[in-house]
Amino acid sequence: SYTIDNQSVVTPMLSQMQASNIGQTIVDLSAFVNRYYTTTGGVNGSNWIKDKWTQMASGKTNVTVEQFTHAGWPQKSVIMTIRGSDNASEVVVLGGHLDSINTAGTSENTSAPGADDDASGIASLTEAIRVMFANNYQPRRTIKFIAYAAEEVGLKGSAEIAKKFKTDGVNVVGVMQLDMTNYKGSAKDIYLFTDYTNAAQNTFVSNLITTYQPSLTIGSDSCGYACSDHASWNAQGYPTSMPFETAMNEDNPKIHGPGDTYANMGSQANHALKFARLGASFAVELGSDGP
Ligand SMILES: N[C@H](Cc1ccc(I)cc1)C(=O)NO
Ligand SMILES: [Zn+2]
Ligand SMILES: [Zn+2]
Repeated sequence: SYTIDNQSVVTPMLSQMQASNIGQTIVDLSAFVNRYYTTTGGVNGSNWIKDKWTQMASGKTNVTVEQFTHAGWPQKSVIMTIRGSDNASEVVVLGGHLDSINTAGTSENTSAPGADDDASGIASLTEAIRVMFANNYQPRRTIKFIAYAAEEVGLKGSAEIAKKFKTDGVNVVGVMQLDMTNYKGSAKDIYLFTDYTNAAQNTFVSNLITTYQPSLTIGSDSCGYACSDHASWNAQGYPTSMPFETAMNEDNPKIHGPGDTYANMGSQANHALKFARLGASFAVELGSDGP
C-alpha cells in the first residue's frame, strides 16, 4: 500500500544527506575517460561502483553486493541487495545506469564523462544508501539498488535483468529510475514522467515529495519513447516511476558528449540532493511494509 507512515525514520535520514557527498561521487565516476559498455573505462567504472558499494556494506550481514554478468558485452551491472526481515519475498528496486556514451563515437579514449547522464543518478542512489546504513535501517521488504550497464545502447542491461527477474518470478512491488538528476534546466524541481510508468505509483511518488520535501515543485511530462531503464521493468509488467531533472524540452544539452561534466553543472549537486532524498523516502516507505 502507498501509505506514508515512516516519518520518524525518514525525516532524520533526509537531514543527514549532503550534496557534497553526491558531488564527490559524480567527480569520481566522471573521471573515467568514458564508461562505454565495451571499453576498459566501462568495465572499470562498473568495478568502481561494486567496490564502493561493497565498502559501504561492510559489516552489514543482511547486505550483499554482486556484479551481474551480461551475455553479450564486458561491462557488468552492479546489484546491491538489502535482505528484508519478515517480508523479504517482496522486492523494491531503485536504479540508475553506470554507462556513458559520446554519440560522436565512443572508443577506448573518447571522452564521455557522463557526469549528469548518469553519474548523477548513481551518486544520488549512493547517498541514499549511505544514510540508510548510517541509521541501521532494516527493511521488512527486500530493497535492491541496481547500477545498470549498457543503457545508452538500448537499455540492454536493464532489459536482461528485468527479464530474468520476471522469469524467476521475483515479486517486484515497485521500481524507481534515477537517470539525470543534477541539471536544473526547468522552472520546477522534479518532473514525473507519465509514459512507461505506473500512474498509481507516480501519485505515491508525488505524495512523497509533498510530504518530505514540501518546498519542491512538481511537474509532469512524457518522453515519447523508452527513454531509460524504467521502460525495461515496465515491459515486464512491474510498476515504475521516473522522476527527471527537467521538462522534456529543456533537458541537459551537454549529454552524450565531452561537455557532460560536473563543472558544467556548476560544480555542485544541490539538484541531485532532491532526488537522493526522494530515493531514500521511496526506499524506506515501500521497504517498511509488512506482508
Ligand atoms: N534519452 C535519455 C535521456 C533523456 C531522457 C528524457 C529526456 I525528455 C531527454 C533525455 C538518455 O540518454 N538516457 O541515458
Ligand atoms: Zn541516462
Ligand atoms: Zn543518455
